[in-house]
Amino acid sequence: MNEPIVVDSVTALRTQVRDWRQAGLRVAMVPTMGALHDGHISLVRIALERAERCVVSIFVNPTQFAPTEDLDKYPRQLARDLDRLRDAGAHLAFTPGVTEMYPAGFATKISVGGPSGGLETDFRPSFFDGVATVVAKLFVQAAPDCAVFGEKDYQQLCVVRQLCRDLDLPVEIIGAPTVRDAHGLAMSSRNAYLGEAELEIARKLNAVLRQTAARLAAGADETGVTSAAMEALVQAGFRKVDYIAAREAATLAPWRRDRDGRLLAAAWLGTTRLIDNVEIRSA
Ligand SMILES: Nc1ncnc2c1ncn2[C@@H]1O[C@H](COP(=O)(O)OP(=O)(O)OP(=O)(O)O)[C@@H](O)[C@H]1O
Ligand SMILES: CC(C)(CO)[C@@H](O)C(=O)[O-]
Ligand code: BAL
Repeated sequence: MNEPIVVDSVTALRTQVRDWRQAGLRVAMVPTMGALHDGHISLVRIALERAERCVVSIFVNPTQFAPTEDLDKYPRQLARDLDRLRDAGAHLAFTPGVTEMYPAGFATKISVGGPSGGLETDFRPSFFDGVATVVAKLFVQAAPDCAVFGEKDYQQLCVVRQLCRDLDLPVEIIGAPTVRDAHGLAMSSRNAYLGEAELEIARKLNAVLRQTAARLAAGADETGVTSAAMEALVQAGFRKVDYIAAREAATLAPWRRDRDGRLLAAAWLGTTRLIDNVEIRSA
């Protein structure tokens, strides 16, 4: 496998991607915050099925973290990430510093409506402004033909689709299925914060969501089963459940039984916040 080209300036990124595109090569982008795991690598594989060149950005974006959140302790392991990207066949890693992305005087914020309402926003009010602003910047900087985002961050995927539609960003957004461990736990960089006992509890999140989605699909009352699911997670050892909510899969509007649904959740295990979601299959 070839080593990926590593660039940390927007100019070098632009020059390389422009050269590829001028040579007729299609370019896919995978935006990440690093600490790469098998979920990220699955996105690279999908990118390589859709394009001849794959650009992976690694940037722990400070504007999507609230002051109380885990920006400082978020795992950073660039050398290991680059090894994983080489093994996966990615062609370029974009690893900008904070001042490359946000030079002194930076003063713009992109606020997406529609699917950003509720769910994560109720608990991380500035989160999607930070995500939308950095994703828009990455798309303008790299000008990829397509970009791959994981369904693990389902609301984020919907927000990015809305962002591209509304701003006419010519980037095809590809959603990728959530990669899980053998017990159903969604892979996440934040799983590194969990000890063995907490990992055991964390695995209950997906089990409870699947069970609840099956009940909803079978006609159970939405308020009743989502409340019971929140209670079950607390009984299992979660400290606090931010939400478990059924939404329409395409728009994240309140779920209607005649539409494809998605059951989304966020819950705290000690000081670690986990999210997950599953499909609600209509009967
Ligand atoms: N288990 C997974 N399966 C598929 N895609 C994933 C998975 N985990 C993360 N991704 C996707 O990888 C991209 C980069 O995500 P990010 O770097 O924040 O990783 P993460 O593991 O989600 O980290 P965090 O712990 O911050 O949630 C996003 O599009 C995200 O949805
Ligand atoms: C899309 C993203 C790379 C923006 O910083 C981040 O939110 C993530 O890793 O999911
Ligand atoms: N994967 C989403 C990034 C975040 O939680 O900040």
